[in-house]
Amino acid sequence: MFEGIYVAIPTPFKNGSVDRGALKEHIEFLIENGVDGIVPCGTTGESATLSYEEHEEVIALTIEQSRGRVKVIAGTGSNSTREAIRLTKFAEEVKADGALLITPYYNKPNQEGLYLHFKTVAEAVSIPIVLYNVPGRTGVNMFPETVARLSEIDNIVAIKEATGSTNVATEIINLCGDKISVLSGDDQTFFPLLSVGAKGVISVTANVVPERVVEMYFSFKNGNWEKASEIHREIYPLSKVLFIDTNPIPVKTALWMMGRMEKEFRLPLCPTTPEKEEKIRKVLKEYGIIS
Ligand SMILES: O=C(O)C1=N[C@H](C(=O)O)C[C@H](O)C1
Repeated sequence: MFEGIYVAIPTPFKNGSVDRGALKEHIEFLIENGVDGIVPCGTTGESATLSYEEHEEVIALTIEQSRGRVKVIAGTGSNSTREAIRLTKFAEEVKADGALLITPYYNKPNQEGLYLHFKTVAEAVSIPIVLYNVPGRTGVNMFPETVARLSEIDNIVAIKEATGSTNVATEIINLCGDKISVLSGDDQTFFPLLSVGAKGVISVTANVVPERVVEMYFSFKNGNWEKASEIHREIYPLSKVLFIDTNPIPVKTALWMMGRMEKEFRLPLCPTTPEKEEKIRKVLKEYGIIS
């Protein structure tokens, strides 16, 4: 049910608060450029440092601004099952199309704990759930066999796969078939994962060049693989520079250079170094995104 280009959006801040105007304008920009959905309050949305109130504010505002034109998958994960249920229930109440739930971080559950965590959340709601496996951030890896067990639960419909491995994606697809859609959790692996059967991406790069990511996906879907591969290689250096520092620092810096939002972060995230900022500027200039 979730296919295509979903954009993990940063949360714009101004003087310490959520910049509602910049958030609305950024959502409009993405919708105008043909994306299929928006993902507020993911890692990119600095969900780790949003208060409960802000978390709810950003999700509700994204849904309100999208007005049914694109799908909204709200980040509602936590390393506490109770807290994840609370956030996911809120997303369901305000009619998000789906909820993105990261594997619990820091407390490092085993495979049975991961299974029980997602099963317990899924059974407490009826909203479609997207699992999120990103061992590089969480310190815990959910195995394809655990994903296969979870795919038997009706409202677990997709996984954002961010191990960066086509083998892992292939194993999940082989084990789960149509019960779950694999979405690439990383721009650089999007094209390779499409080739093994992934259905879309939760993208950071699409914040900056939504139309190119959309075109790459449609070229692939329409069987023009050469064109898709060409666009993949074209946007690769941009995707790379957007991870030159911890996400979302570079993408927020790029969007600031494009005049879309302030370059404001919540500690412990902070601005990148002047050298890295220059590299981001150089790449944006090379793409003709800024002059
Ligand atoms: O916010 C997200 O969702 C994403 N976060 C990832 C990360 O920072 O690890 C990157 C991904 O493409 C989207």
